[in-house]
Amino acid sequence: MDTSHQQTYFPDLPCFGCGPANALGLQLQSFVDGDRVTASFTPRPEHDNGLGFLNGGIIATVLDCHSAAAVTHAAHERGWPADPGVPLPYVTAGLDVRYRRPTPLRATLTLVAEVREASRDEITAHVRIEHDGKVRAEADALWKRWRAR
Ligand SMILES: CCCCCCCCCC(=O)SCCNC(=O)CCNC(=O)[C@H](O)C(C)(C)COP(=O)(O)OP(=O)(O)OC[C@H]1O[C@@H](n2cnc3c(N)ncnc32)[C@H](O)[C@@H]1OP(=O)(O)O
Repeated sequence: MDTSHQQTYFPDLPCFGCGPANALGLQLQSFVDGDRVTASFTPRPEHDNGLGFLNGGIIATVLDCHSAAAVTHAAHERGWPADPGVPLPYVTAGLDVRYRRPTPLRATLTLVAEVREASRDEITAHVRIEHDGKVRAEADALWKRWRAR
């Protein structure tokens, strides 16, 4: 299998959702696939929402972090690297999550993200979780440039 976007570009990142360097994190791994970025995510039993489905906060986390892969890939393609001295070029400024259907806890889920608009200062992306051919949750994500202060 190819190396994930996170392992390739952010191997030392401690982000809870997608950092390869966070042993207790979700360690989401995303892969560029043409104009889309895809990932598989298998929840852990402790990610339960109390009803036997996936917890909404975990859903938001994986949507956020998977959109990050699409955004940082787009930035990389366009030659917009992180500013000197900061680990990431962009940060989430908004995440409008819609929980469309219960998201299974005991299944491997598919994530798909696509960049919608990109400028050096702001990038927007759409990201969704699918299972059994149905969208379970989706979000519009707004990412803004992260500047060293
Ligand atoms: C593929 C793997 C890639 C890895 C992806 C990692 C995924 C991480 C996903 C996340 O979880 S991100 C976490 C959620 N997002 C945030 O915490 C962002 C919080 N919001 C902000 O920092 C700012 O609103 C933002 C940088 C998005 C936009 O700021 P602006 O530059 O447009 O506005 P402004 O300059 O007015 O700054 C707003 C406030 O943020 C503060 N701020 C901005 N940049 C900062 C900075 N670099 N350090 C400290 N504070 C900062 C700034 O001082 C100010 O605070 P005060 O009003 O109290 O002065």
